[in-house]
Amino acid sequence: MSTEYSEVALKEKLHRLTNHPDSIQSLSSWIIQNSKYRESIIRVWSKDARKESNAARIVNLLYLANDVVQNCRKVCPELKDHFFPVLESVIKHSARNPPPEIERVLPKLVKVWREREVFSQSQLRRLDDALLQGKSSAAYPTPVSSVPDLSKNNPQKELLHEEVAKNCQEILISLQRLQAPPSTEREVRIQLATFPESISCPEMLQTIRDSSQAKEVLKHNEAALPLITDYCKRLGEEMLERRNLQQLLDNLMNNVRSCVEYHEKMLRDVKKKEDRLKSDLVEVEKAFNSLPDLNAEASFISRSLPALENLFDMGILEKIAEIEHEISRTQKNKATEYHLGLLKAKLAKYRQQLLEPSGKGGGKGEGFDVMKSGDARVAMVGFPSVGKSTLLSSMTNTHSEAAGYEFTTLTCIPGVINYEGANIQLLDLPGIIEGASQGKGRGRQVIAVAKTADLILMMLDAGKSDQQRALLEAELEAVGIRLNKRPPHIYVKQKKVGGVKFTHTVPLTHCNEKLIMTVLHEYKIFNADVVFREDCTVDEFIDVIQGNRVYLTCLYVYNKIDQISIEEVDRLARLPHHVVISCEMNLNMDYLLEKIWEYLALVRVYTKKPGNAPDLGAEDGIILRQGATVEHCCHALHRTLAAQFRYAIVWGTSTKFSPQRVGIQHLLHHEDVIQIVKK
Ligand SMILES: Nc1nc2c(ncn2[C@@H]2O[C@H](COP(=O)(O)OP(=O)(O)OP(=O)(O)O)[C@@H](O)[C@H]2O)c(=O)[nH]1
Ligand SMILES: [Mg+2]
Repeated sequence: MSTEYSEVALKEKLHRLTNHPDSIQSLSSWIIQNSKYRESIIRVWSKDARKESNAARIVNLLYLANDVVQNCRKVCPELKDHFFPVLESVIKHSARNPPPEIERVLPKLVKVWREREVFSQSQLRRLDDALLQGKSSAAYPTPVSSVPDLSKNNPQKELLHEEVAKNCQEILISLQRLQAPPSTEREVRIQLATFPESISCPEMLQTIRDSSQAKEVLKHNEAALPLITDYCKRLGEEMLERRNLQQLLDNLMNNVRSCVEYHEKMLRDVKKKEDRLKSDLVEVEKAFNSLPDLNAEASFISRSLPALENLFDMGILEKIAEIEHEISRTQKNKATEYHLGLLKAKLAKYRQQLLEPSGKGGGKGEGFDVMKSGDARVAMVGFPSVGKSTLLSSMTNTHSEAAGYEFTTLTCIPGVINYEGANIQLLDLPGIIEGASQGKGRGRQVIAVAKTADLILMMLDAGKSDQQRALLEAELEAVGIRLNKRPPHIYVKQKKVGGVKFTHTVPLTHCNEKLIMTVLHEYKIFNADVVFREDCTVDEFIDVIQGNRVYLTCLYVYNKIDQISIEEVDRLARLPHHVVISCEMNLNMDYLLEKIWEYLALVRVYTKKPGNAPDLGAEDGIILRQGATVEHCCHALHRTLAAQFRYAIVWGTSTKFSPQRVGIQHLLHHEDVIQIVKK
């Protein structure tokens, strides 16, 4: 196969091509070798393929092309792209009324090209279309899509555009069908011309003189009949297609006309609007120009307006900020301690003012006035999105919306935990932000609810910095909540006369008489007895004078430990008052419950009737607070019982002996059994 390339040589080879793989492969490699003549090669191949009427030979030519496009990648990859358009058109051509051999081969080839990624996706789509189009246009004439009923009053733009596009598509298909119509088939016409005149001219029949002449004419007629029948049939089909094309063109014209009308109408509308706007603008300008010149008529307008702070007394926040700033920049030493004490007292006073309900805005806030119920109340306080609602939903039967964005919860949502026979109310609150103590967000309402709780669960995100805890603590501190502290042992009794009497029962290292006096004067207290029973700081003293501090136990609950390292979990878990959990992975939740119970320090006391054994079931007994006495127990049982009380007999750890007779002030312990004897 080392012949020099020439069109004649190629034609020769194509003529000798068989369906044997060797024949196809050797010609294919010869074509690839001569790929520099690709234009000529493709022209010859396509001409051959188009004019070929033998299905088996068309298949051979297609197989040859297949071999070329698959194997030309290394030597001349462009060859495949040059082959593509002719391949597409031959496929389109062959797919019309294909004999069974070609019908089998075409989809197979396209499938192989798709699997081996011979052609790009878009090229493959075009080949798919070519296959489909061939099929759809197999039946003359091309089906005409119906003309949509587009009434002129309500033309729909999208529908019109779609129709026009569809029309164009159909016209293209029809034109393709008419590309090589039977009426232009030269060979057939030449062949028809070679038939004797007698076959097309009935008058010639009259010239027949004998049977031999008649037989001659009949012979010619019989020879011409199949060709003429077939040609007439095809011409008829072509005529139908042409009529169809005419119909399609009419539809297109109508649709395009509707489109134009629609756009003209739109243009008229827009122009009308523009005119209206222009006239409005003129009116506005006229009105504007006729406005009086206020600068000229009222000279007072040019005077500067009063400052906002002079209009409203918004001083408290500013004063607080000012004092905080001053405290922070004052050095702590002997010389400044009185000044600092004074500043701290002032700060406490202003903060108090800020928290006092002020007319309209002082209400509790809608959604926050949840009834206190059960034996104890636990409030969850924390920054947004730390998992408070998730915890409520997992620990109680109440569902609280939880989501990955901040401020999902906007009101107070109560749930109940049943543990050790006690009903513990758990409150889910909105997340608070820095500045909550000054009313930012829903801070004030949240803090107001938190103050009513017996235990605070400070929810923190284990994945965030330790600073979050300090920030939250500062917010709660600022509103008078003291966490995990007990009230200072300071006695202050205001009097009417007699001046200030200051004593202390322990040596004081943080305060002295002068400092105490300064603070008292700031509060305008000039007559009082003050006794320090422990070595307290001036802040603690101010707390006592303010008298409205709330001392609450607090558990720092670090959630989302599934997101941090085990070392970090270990570090957090070891710190005092800390519990680490993961609500989502349900980690350590039982321990949290135990801790809540421990921190609430509830006392469960079983009652016993004389002569009967006590009921010690899970639901029996009464729940009291830590430090509850027999009197509290009486009140819990019946409101008249304390008045009728004579004595009680107690079994348990609160007494020296078991049982022991005790008075009404006796302190009860957890799991004591009590029998009350009435008068
Ligand atoms: N990885 C992890 N994600 C959690 C855990 N607990 C809660 N979350 C996710 O944290 C997101 C916030 O949870 P919420 O329960 O809505 O938080 P919230 O504190 O109630 O938030 P606010 O109502 O906006 O104050 C949600 O997408 C939870 O799925 C946990 O243990 N681990
Ligand atoms: Mg929430």
